[in-house]
Amino acid sequence: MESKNRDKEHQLVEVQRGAKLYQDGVQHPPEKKRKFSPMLWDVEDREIRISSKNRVVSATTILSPPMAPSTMSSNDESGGCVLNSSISLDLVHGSDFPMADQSISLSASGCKAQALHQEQSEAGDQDDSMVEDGEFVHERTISMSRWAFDSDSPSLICASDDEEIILENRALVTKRSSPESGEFLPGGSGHRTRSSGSDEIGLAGGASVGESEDGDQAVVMDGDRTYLSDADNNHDDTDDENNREHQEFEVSSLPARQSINMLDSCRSVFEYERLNKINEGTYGVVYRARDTKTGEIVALKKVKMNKQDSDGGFPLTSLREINILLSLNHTSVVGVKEVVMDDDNSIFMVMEYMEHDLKGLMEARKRPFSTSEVKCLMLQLLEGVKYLHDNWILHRDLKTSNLLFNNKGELKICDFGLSRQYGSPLKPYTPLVVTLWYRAPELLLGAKQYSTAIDMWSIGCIMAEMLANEPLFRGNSEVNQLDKIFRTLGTPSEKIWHGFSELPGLKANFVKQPYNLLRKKFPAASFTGTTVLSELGFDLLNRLLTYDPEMRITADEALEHDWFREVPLPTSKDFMPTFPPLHTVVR
Ligand SMILES: Nc1ncnc2c1ncn2[C@@H]1O[C@H](COP(=O)(O)OP(=O)(O)OP(=O)(O)O)[C@@H](O)[C@H]1O
Repeated sequence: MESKNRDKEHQLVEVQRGAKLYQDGVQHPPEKKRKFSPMLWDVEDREIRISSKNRVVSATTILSPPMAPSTMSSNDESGGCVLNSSISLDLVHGSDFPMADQSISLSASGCKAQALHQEQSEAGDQDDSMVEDGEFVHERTISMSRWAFDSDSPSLICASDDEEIILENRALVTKRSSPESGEFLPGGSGHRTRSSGSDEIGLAGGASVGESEDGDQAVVMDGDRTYLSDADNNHDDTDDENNREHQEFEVSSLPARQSINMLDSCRSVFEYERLNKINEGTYGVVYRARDTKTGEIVALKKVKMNKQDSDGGFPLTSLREINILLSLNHTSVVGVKEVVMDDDNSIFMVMEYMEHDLKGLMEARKRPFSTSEVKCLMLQLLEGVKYLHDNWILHRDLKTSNLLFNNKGELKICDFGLSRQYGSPLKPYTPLVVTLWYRAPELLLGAKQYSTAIDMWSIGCIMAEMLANEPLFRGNSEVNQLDKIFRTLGTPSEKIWHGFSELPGLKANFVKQPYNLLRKKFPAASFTGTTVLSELGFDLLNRLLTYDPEMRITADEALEHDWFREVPLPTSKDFMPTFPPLHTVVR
């Protein structure tokens, strides 16, 4: 312990605007509102591949720094995992409250899973100790989720209260400490009380061989084997047998009773009558459906599997989305009721149904929302984002099509496929996947760190779009997006954006435009029908669209902005206009 502390002192190399940055990549958040990613090493997410026999709910891997203290066990010191990975494997079992989260550290010769104690991180204890049976019975809160695991965040990884998995020495052993609690035996069913409606849930990553977001390696739990494998789209898995061999972990000693057979506890999608397709996004098709038992209308999001793989790949984005959405509970975040499967092991998220998304609504309406309506929508959006940020989650893909709206005047954030806990690495967005229009300039310029401020920039773009009924910056490439931003807000400089001149993406010859012309788009008064915006409204918009992420307004601060207190006051949800649903055509 002492030597670890000494190491840490040695590794402290930089103090960046109040945040301590360690060579091992751990950045300790500064004492300020803006929350930065505490990890800066080249982390890569890994696909988890799980066979239908091993019905594990979800898994994500985070390439850890050498000796990442929160996950490495003493046995791992011998060389670490082949990938130097720590794997957090979450088993959502149907209990009344907790998720059973297990952290698995892989080493070259095997892997070890340890349920980690919440207080372990609170106490700053770097020593991983095995969890005693039945030691943890925590109420599930977002802070207990594995999504929160930095020093400011209250916990490392939620401990399982009833099950501990150890993958070690080429064998998987599952210890159960209290099988009664949240029983997750094959064929069993679990319950979850988070949402109304159907409360039965069993979440699993079914037959799952998939592509990682990076298109590289994957963890495969295939029947009696667990191995790391290449999941690159362009690779045939069979080509990688050689690679796989030395990374393979036999898990044949897994007792049948103890297998992580969770999909069996999923309800069937046939409990729902599919009504019509609502939309199709990058990661899944969304249907409107009716619960045949309760008659409740829901949205079913079918998780797209990796088509190139006959086993069906379970995209990491979907695992992440399911995991995050199941952890969240806020009126401005879309609720997930349960996860269901069909006969082909396709997985569907059952969500509360929302009649509209803001993009579709604005296109259909043809005229902007009133200022009062925008205020109502902005308040809900900011509340939701504040909740996410308070709980160490960056959405990273806020845009009008990811903001749902129902006929109760409620706005809810959806699509958490690109969300990250703060501890995640910066990974450039894939232009083909994520629309550029809402992307913060620091991301466009390749900043190596980012923070909650990226979501706030997106909110600025959304606010402008709601006021004007058209997107603010419609770029068609990263450079073109930056060009559009600079032409409107002025080309930034080191003077207004500390660190700007060091950004890696600054090579391009950008337009030199010295003035902020945003007011022209949103004047205080207009005789031509242009959207008007008061001084206070413009101030908020400007603060959201501030170049320097450090100076950009936070969700907390935005909620306190005086614009929301000046007339016209925000419309109450009850008085928000309702619109006929666009997608109610029955089959
Ligand atoms: N709960 C819901 N109720 C009604 N419609 C929904 C719901 N969830 C999603 N949708 C619709 O489906 C669309 C796509 O959903 P979502 O964004 O979750 O999928 P995606 O594949 O992640 O999309 P993207 O390509 O934006 O990443 C949304 O824009 C919305 O129109």
